[in-house]
Amino acid sequence: MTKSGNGNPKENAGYKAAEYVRDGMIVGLGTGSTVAFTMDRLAERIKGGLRITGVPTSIQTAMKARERGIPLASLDDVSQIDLTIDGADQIDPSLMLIKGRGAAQVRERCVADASKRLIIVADSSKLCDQLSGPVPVEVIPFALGHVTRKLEQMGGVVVVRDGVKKDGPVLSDNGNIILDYHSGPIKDPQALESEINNIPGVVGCGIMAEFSDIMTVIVGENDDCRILGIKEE
Ligand SMILES: O=C[C@H](O)[C@H](O)[C@H](O)COP(=O)(O)O
Repeated sequence: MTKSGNGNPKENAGYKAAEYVRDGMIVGLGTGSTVAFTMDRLAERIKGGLRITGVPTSIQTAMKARERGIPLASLDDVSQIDLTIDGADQIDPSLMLIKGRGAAQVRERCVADASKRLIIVADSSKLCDQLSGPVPVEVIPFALGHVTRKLEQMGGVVVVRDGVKKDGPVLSDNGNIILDYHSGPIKDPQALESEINNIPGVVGCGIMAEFSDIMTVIVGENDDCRILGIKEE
C-alpha cells in the first residue's frame, strides 16, 4: 500500500500513476475520469520542468490535455510509446479488462499495443472475480444489423448505446456505432474477445485480455493505493 490520503480513490490512483512518468517519455493518455487526475498531476509536473509528449486516445482526452498544457503527438508521429496510463471498467484477477464506457476502446487498444508498458488506474469498484460485461462493441454503421444478429446468435442481449446528451446512437470518435453486448458472466475472456472482433463489421470490442504481461494496475482506495501486476517503476 502507498499512502496518499485525500479521500478520493480515483484521484489517488490517477495521481499515483503520474509518478511513473519520467522526463523525456512519450506517454499514452487514456480516456476517462480517472486518467483526468493523472493529467492534472502531469500538468503540474510540466510547469515544474517535466518534458513529455502525450499521445491521446480520444478527442475528449486531447481536449483535456490541451487545456492542461500537455504537448501532444498523434500515434502516427511516434514509433513506440514508453508508458500508457488508462482507465478500465472491469478488472479480473488475471488483469483481463473490459474498457469502453467512454466508447474509446478502439483507439485505446491501438495506443496500448504501441506501448512498452501499460498502467491501468481505477477505484476498487472495478475489481471483480469474473468479467461480466456489458462489452462495448464498436461497429461500422453499414454492418449494424449484421453484427447485432451475430451477437444475439452468441446468446447475449444487444443494446445500441444511446447518447446522454444527444438523441440517437452514440457515435465513436471514429464515426461508428457503439453496441453494448450483455453476455452475462464471461468464462473465457480471450475467446469472447476473438469471437466478437472476428465478426465482419466489428472494429473492436472492449475486452482486453492480452496486455497483462506489460500491465500494472493501480487501485485507488480512500486513503491509499494498491499496486497489482508488474511492480517495478
Ligand atoms: O472508453 C473509455 C475508457 O475505456 C475508460 O478508460 C473507462 O471507461 C474507465 O473510465 P473511468 O476512469 O471514467 O471510470
